[in-house]
Amino acid sequence: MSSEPTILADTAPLDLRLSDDELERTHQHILQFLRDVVDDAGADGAVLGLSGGIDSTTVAYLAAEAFGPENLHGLVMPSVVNTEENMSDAERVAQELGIEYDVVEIQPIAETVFDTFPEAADDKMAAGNVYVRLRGVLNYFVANHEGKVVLGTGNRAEALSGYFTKYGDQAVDCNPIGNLYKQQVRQLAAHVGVPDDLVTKTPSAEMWSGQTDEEEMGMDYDTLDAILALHVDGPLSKSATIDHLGVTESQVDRAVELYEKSEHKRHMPPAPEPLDL
Ligand SMILES: Nc1ncnc2c1ncn2[C@@H]1O[C@H](COP(=O)(O)OP(=O)(O)OC[C@H]2O[C@@H]([n+]3cccc(C(=O)O)c3)[C@H](O)[C@@H]2O)[C@@H](O)[C@H]1O
Ligand SMILES: Nc1ncnc2c1ncn2[C@@H]1O[C@H](COP(=O)(O)OP(=O)(O)OP(=O)(O)O)[C@@H](O)[C@H]1O
Ligand SMILES: [Mg+2]
Repeated sequence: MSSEPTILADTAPLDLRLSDDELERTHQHILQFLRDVVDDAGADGAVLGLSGGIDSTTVAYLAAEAFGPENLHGLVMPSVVNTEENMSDAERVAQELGIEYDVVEIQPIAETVFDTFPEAADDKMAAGNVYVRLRGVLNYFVANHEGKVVLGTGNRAEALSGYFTKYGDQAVDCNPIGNLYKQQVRQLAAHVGVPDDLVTKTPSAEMWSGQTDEEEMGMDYDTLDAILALHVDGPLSKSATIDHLGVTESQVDRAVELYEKSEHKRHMPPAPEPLDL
C-alpha cells in the first residue's frame, strides 16, 4: 500500500491567513511592540538590513510607521551573491519610506575573511554565512554609534526550521514578525502597503547566487508553514498531519528534521551544570 494520500493529495495547504480584524489587531500589536522595544532600550530609533525581500521590507514599513521614518536607518549591503534587482528594490523601499539609508559594499570585507582560509571560502555554506554575519557586524556598528536597536526580520517558519545563520541574521535585538508564518507575513505586507512585486517575490537568503529558500528546504513555504503549525507547533500526529494536509510523509519528515537539527540555534549556548565544589 502506498503511503501517499490519494483523496487529500490535491487539497490546498492549511490556510493560516488571518481575518481582516485579526490582521489589523496584529498590525497594531506589532507597532506597539516596536515602540516598546525602542522606549525600553532608551534607544534613538532602529537599524535594519534591507535586502529587497519581503521580510525586511515589511519590518521597515512597520518600523517607519511605529516610530517615524526619521528614526530608522537602513543598510543595503550588496556582495557578489546579491542580484541587482534585489539591491535596487532595497533602495526603492528606503526611498519610498523616506528613511536614511547607506549602501555598503561588503565584498571587500568578505574577501579579507576568505583569504584567511581559502579552502573554507570554496564551501558555499561557510562562505554564505560570512556575508550574513558581516551584515550583523555592520548593523551593530551603526546601532552602537547611533544609540539605536537592531531590528530582526525573522518569521516563525524560519525560527522553527532553523532557517537562519546562527549569530548572523539571528543577531538582532527583537523580531517584530517573529510570531508570523510566512503566509501571514505576506498578508501583513500587503496590508501595510508593501508593493505587490515585493510581496510576491520568490524568497531567497541570497547566500550564494541563485539560492532559493524553498528549493533548499525542499518544499514551498505554504506547505512548510502548514506542517509546522499543525505538527511541530501544533497537536496533530504525523499521520493525521499527512491526512489533513495531503502532504507526503517525506515532507513532514523534512520539516521535523529541520526543526530538530536546529534546536541548538533557539537556545543560549549551554555551559556545564555548576559543580558541588
Ligand atoms: N547540535 C548542535 N549543538 C550546538 N551547536 C551546533 C550543533 N549543530 C551545529 N552547531 C553549530 O552551528 C553551526 C551551523 O549553524 P549555522 O552557522 O547557522 O549554519 P547552517 O545552519 O549550516 O546554515 C545556515 C542555514 O540558514 C539558512 N539561512 C541563513 C541566513 C539567512 C537565511 C534567510 O532566509 O535569509 C537563511 C541557510 O540557507 C542555511 O540553510 C555549526 O558550524 C556549529 O558551529
Ligand atoms: N544584501 C543585503 N543587504 C542588507 N540586508 C540584508 C541583505 N541580505 C539579507 N539581509 C538581511 O537579512 C535578513 C534575512 O534575509 P531573508 O532572506 O530571510 O529575508 P528577506 O530577504 O527580507 O525576505 P525573503 O525571505 O522573502 O527573501 C533580511 O531580512 C535583511 O534584514
Ligand atoms: Mg531574502
